[in-house]
Order: sequence, then structure tokens, then C-alpha cells
Amino acid sequence: MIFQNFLRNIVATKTFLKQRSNTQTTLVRAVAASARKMKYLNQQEAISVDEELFNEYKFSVDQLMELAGLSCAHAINDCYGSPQSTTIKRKVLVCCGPGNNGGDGLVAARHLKLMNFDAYVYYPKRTEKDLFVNLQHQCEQMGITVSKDCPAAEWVDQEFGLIVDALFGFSFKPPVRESFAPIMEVLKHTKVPIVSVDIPSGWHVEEGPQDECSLKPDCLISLTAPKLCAKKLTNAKHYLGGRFVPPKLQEKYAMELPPYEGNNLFVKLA
Ligand SMILES: [K+]
Repeated sequence: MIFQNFLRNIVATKTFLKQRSNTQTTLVRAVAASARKMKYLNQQEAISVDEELFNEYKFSVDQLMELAGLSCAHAINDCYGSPQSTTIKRKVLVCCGPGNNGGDGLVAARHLKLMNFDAYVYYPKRTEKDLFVNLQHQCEQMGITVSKDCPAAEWVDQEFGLIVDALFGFSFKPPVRESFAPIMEVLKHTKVPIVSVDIPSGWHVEEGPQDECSLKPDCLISLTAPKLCAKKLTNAKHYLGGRFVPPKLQEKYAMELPPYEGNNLFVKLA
């Protein structure tokens, strides 16, 4: 009797694993098929979607920033966080810019810390807005250093296993202003892999890299929907995050977003 139950359990487990593997294969095919149809937004469309989320759908910035930053942390953990992975040091430099892209970075830093990454934030240009003051405070209360000093290139190469680039997002207009030139130099020349949030910083939102020395991300996490510059990625991983776009808004902009699996906060596109 015990032996029969044992055999029955093995058969049930095998059937379950086979069904799960079939479901995963179906999903991978569905993602690949819809990723081909997916729309890449231009800068004005990205700004309009943003405005509609706030004005028509009544989301607050805090809500969407938390979801965006959380999805970035989940995607980063999926890509680089394997406990078996010995290739990556878990110390992460999170570079945060002056706008909402920087806010996503502050949120991501906090969640990365909770996922056992050792986050360190470079945040040079701060605003007085409560949202940002609080996000910085939350990071510091969790033992994350938030510095205004541009990290030296040698220190970055020695110390960090990963860089999160949350300097500029879809409102960026090139060229990079003087005060951000030193950190851009560090990011352009470092050997440490860079994960860019929404837009690789310094890239034109539609045209992509500005010259051969432009930052080369190891991974891009597009938020809401990819922007046109994502078509210029070469040899980079690509995730979609920001699982909060109401279906009606997706339809209005014909976004054709790929399906998110189960309760995942990201889709791996490439
Ligand atoms: K960025």
C-alpha cells in the first residue's frame, strides 16, 4: 500500500512537472509572438501616457513610482540575484537623477536591500518635494548610504558588482548637462555591468546612443512600454516592468504588451 502511494505520487509529480513545462513553453512562445507586435513609444507618447495615468486614471506619483521601482528590483533579482551566481558581487551602486527616473532608483535601492543586495546610492541633485525627501529618508533608515559625491571610477570598478542607472528617463533631452558629466564618464567606461531604468542615460529617447562612447547597458528595464531607443540595444538583456497600465489605456495607445506570467512584476523580453 505504501509503495503504491509512493508510485502514485511519483506519477502525479511527473505529470505536474510536464504540465508546468508545457505551460512555460506556451508562455515563452506567447511572449515572443507579442513582443514582435509590441509598440515602442516615442517621447511624446510616453509623456502623454504618463499624464493620462495621473490625470484621467487618478494614480498618484507615489503609487506608480513604488510599483515601477519594485518591478526594477524584481527584474534585477531575476537577472543577477541567483544565490548560485558567483559572477556578481552583491554590492550595487544605484545612480539617481533629479526627476522621477531617479525616484524609481531610490525605490529600487530599498527593495534591493530587502533582497539581500548591498545598495549604495549616488544622488547628487535633490528636490525639496516630500516624496523624494521621504524616499531618501527610507533608504537611510534601512542603512543605505545616500551620497552626493560622485564615486571615483577605480572605486566603482573595485567595489561594485552591478550599477543601476536611474539618472534620466523619458523626459531627457540631450546633451547631458555639465554637472552630470563626471558620473556619465564613470558609467561610460566602467567594466561593471549596468542596468538602465527605462532609458539608458544619455541616450536620445527615440534615436538611442548619441555616439560610440555612449553608455552600453548590460540590461534595460523598460517601464510601462518600451520607448523607441530600446530598438537600438545590442547584446543586452531587456525586461518590461511597471505592471500597472489599465487595459483601456493599453488599447488607446495600441501598446500590444506581452503577457505577464502569474504574479510576476516583469516580463523578460530578451
Ligand atoms: K535611466
